[in-house]
Order: sequence, then C-alpha cells, then structure tokens
Amino acid sequence: MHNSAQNGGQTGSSGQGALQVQDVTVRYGEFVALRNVSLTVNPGEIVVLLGANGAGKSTLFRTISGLQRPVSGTISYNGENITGRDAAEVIGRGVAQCAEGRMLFPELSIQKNLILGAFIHRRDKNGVNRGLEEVYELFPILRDKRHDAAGSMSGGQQQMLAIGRALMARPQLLLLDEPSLGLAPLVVEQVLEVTRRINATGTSVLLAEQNAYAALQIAHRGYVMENGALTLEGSQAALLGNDAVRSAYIGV
Ligand SMILES: Nc1ncnc2c1ncn2[C@@H]1O[C@H](COP(=O)(O)OP(=O)(O)OP(=O)(O)O)[C@@H](O)[C@H]1O
Repeated sequence: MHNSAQNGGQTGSSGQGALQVQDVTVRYGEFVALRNVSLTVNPGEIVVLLGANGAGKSTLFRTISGLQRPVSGTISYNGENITGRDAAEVIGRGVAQCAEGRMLFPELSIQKNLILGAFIHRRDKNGVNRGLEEVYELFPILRDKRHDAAGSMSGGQQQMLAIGRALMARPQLLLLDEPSLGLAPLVVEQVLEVTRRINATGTSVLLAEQNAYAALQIAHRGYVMENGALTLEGSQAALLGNDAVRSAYIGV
C-alpha cells in the first residue's frame, strides 16, 4: 500500500471513463518491473505519474495499452475488464497511448502519420477528415507542414505530431509517456499547455513525467513511482507541498 500525501489521494470511481488499475504486477523474466500497482484516473482528470528513469512508468503504460501482459492484477476501463486485451481492442475502448520516443514514421508525411493514428476508424472517411481538422486546429504548424516528412520537423513539432496521432484514435483517455523528454523548457510549456487544452475538451489524461514541477502545474492529482511500486499519491497541491516530492523531483 502506498501513502497519501495530505489533502489528496481521493480515488474510487468505477463509472464511465474511469481507468482502474488494481494490484498489477509485471515481470520481465525474473525482474519484477511493477509490483502490486493500483491507480485510478477518473473521467476528466489529468493524473501525473512521477518517477525517475527506470521506475516503471513506461511499463505501466504499455500494460494498460495491451502491449505488455501483467502476471497478476486487473485493469478495467468504463467498468469493463481489459486486462490482457490486445492493443487494438484497448484503443477501440477509447484508450490511446502516445509512447515515449514518439514512434513516428519519419519518412512518411505528417498527414500520413496522422491518418495511421486513425487506423481503427479507417472505414469512417468523414470521421478521419474531421479528426485531421481537429488536430490541425490544435496544432496549426502540422497543417502548414502536412506534406513534409515527419522526420524533417523539430523535436517539439514531432512531439505535437505524436500527440496528434494519438488523438486521431478519438480517445476518452490519453496516455502520455514523457512528452517533454529532450525538449527545451519553452517547448515543454507548450506541450503541457496543449495537454491542458486537450483535457479541457473532456479527454482524461495519464501523464508520465520527470519534469515534476511543470507537470504538477496542470495535473489534478498524481502518483509517485519508485522501483516499480507506487509510494505516494495526492492532489496537485499536496504533491507540490510534499517535502519528499520537492527534494526528489522538483529539486528544492
Ligand atoms: N523489455 C524489457 N526487458 C527487461 N527489462 C526491461 C524491459 N523494459 C524495461 N525493463 C526494465 O524495467 C524497468 C522499468 O522500465 P520502464 O521503461 O518501465 O521505466 P520508466 O519509468 O518508464 O523509465 P524511462 O523513463 O527510462 O523509460 C527498468 O529497470 C528497465 O530496465
């Protein structure tokens, strides 16, 4: 069991749009990468997952997304058990991941990369076009450069494209794995501002970040992960005020 930071840690919804991860354990061979992890994202929330390199954040995201099977525990979404479902089924339920490292197709155009994100809706051409319009509205630079190769853009623009591609799946819950990795501080702010805007349209967000202070500015709640286990949870204010979080992740 992990601790609650003061004033925080209220969870417990199992209603529409809620993600519930319960007692999930993941191994890579003998190595235990996640140990009895339990976490909730309620509808409409931005929940931040803080943790150092190798803490297990990406493993948790991959497990929720159906790319990694847990050895025990359950993951449910909208009250439905999605544990062990394959990735396409999880996307079809409304959960899309923007993976660490972006995983773009650098030689394909920006627009083709976006359309690939709408794979599960490919028969709905009008819907795909509406999705493109929405993404271009959010990221005008992607419209301007839509015929350019994805790999020709700056790191920040590629991160915008990776987020846009995940949005093309029309998720209710967006899993954002370290979107600020390797970006300049101003670009980090832009990425987090876009995340806030996406959330304002009703999409809930689980955000893995090492950039704790910036992420906590936009998050409603958060968890701290260390060595594959959650050690702390709390509201934005509680985590920002927590001494352990401040010294380990904010550098105060
Ligand atoms: N496929 C794998 N096989 C074996 N060990 C793995 C594998 N993937 C990750 N690990 C190990 O599991 C642990 C958790 O890795 P994970 O990538 O989930 O951490 P993280 O918190 O996302 O860190 P990072 O930000 O560096 O990606 C690390 O010790 C890592 O070396």
